[in-house]
Amino acid sequence: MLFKRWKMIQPIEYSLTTRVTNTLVDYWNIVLILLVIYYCTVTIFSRGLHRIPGPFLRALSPIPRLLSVYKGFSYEDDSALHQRYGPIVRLGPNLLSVNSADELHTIYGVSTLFYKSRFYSLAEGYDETGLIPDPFVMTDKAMHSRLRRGAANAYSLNSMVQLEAYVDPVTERLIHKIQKEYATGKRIIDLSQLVQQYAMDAICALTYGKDLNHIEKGDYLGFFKTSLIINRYMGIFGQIPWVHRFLLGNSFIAPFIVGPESNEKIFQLAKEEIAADGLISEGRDESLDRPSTFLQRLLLNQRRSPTSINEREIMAHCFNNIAAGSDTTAISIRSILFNTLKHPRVHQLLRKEIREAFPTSELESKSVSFRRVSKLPYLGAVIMEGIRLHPSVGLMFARVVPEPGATICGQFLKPGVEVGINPWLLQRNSEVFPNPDEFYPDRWLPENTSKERLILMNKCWIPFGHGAHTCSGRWISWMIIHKLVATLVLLFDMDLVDGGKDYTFRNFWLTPQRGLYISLTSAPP
Ligand code: HEM
Repeated sequence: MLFKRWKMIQPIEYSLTTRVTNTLVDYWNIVLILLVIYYCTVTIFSRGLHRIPGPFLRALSPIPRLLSVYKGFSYEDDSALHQRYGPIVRLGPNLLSVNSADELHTIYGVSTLFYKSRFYSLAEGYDETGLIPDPFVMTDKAMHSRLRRGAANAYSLNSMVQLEAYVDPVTERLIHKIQKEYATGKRIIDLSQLVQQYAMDAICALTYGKDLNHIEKGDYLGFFKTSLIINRYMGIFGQIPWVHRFLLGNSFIAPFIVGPESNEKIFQLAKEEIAADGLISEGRDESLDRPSTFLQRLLLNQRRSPTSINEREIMAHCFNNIAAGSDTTAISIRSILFNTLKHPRVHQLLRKEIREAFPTSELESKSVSFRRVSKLPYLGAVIMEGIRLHPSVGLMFARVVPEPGATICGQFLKPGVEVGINPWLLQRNSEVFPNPDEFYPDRWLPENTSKERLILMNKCWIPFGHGAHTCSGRWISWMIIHKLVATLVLLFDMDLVDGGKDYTFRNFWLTPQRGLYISLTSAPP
């Protein structure tokens, strides 16, 4: 009976399928148009984002945003979009840019539940045990807090006194190299490379107590080359993060993109130092004579509270210092030096302040102390302004709206929407910084700006991020930047070659510059 019925139905169903297929084939063009209309409607109206202003094409596809980043000047496009559309703009189908200090707390506040977007998954690293613990990419709030707590004292301002001792020999090495080149008649120096080598060696030295001497050997491990590739990769493919698993996220493909593993050498350094640090296992304490490296400080934390941090986390923190700290610090130093040399009045005032504070006759070493330079007001203003005009990170710090949604710039955003603030926009917001494109350090001095405005300016100065994920290493870079800028201005008479015409940069995730050529007109013997 059943069999008979099936026999009867089958020809009917068969003919129905055939007819539908034939109709689709005959009217393929109409079908295509309907599919496109469906895609556009769903994309434009997804999560109610059709209410957010922005160019039509940006709402349709991530491609226009990807092309803008690919060109390397996306901050200019974003800035023009904000000027046209206001403080909140739709940059992609599910990506909003905000240019308002009022929303900093909502998006990044320690107590809010916004979490990092898939963009950050491009920075994830894996080893044989699995995901390497890195607070930068961590979305699990409890794990993130644990990681930060476990290393908080090593990153604190108080620690800088100890860590500084490891930076001094690196500074001396750099000065010695410049002097040596000057003595042999070389008057033009590419500071862009030297500054990067310096930042890398300084951070390596304070982390492990040893460095890889990039100042003398150059990029012999290919680390800088790799970081340029990763920077560009993160910027471009971070706009379509789902492709990551087919590229760098794929262990088979990755070596073809970044080449052989140069990070291995840095992990090796950590292993050697952990093994060699007998002093710590013998019960050395913070109060003892020798300064602690960053690594020693973490090992000490572990000894005191074994469950607070494990060896894998210690290794990861140390490696993260190198990965997160060297390029970013170098970018800031380049901008500060370039802008200072480009503005003779600023250069003169800065030189006067530093040279009066450190008469050469009293100089014991070639490196100035952080405690003393951090008290120089004009140097502080020049550093703030150099970093304001050229923050190291060039894209927004993207976050995802959590349940049950949030109101930003007067618009209710549903959970899952990606939103963020780009320091390149907020730090050039003309309502906060009059003549925002001008390098004018004096604006940071209390005698030139009201207290209220200074508070607002400081709030909008976000090169190190804001809130729960604020840069852990900000004091480390603060110390390195102060020491190097002051030492160079103190010891050398410098000028930009051809007014700095070769100085350029591209804006991907980071904004590394090249072509910072300086001519030396005098150098100490
Ligand atoms: C001028 C130099 C530096 C700049 C401009 C900078 C900038 C930033 C920014 C913007 C973030 C947050 C990104 C986000 O919220 O999406 C960040 C996070 C981080 N930075 Fe830095 N950084 C600098 C130097 C350093 C140094 C020297 C170190 C280590 C020695 C370091 C270690 C870290 C770590 C570990 C994080 C992750 C923090 C977290 O998510 O909890 N950074 N940095």
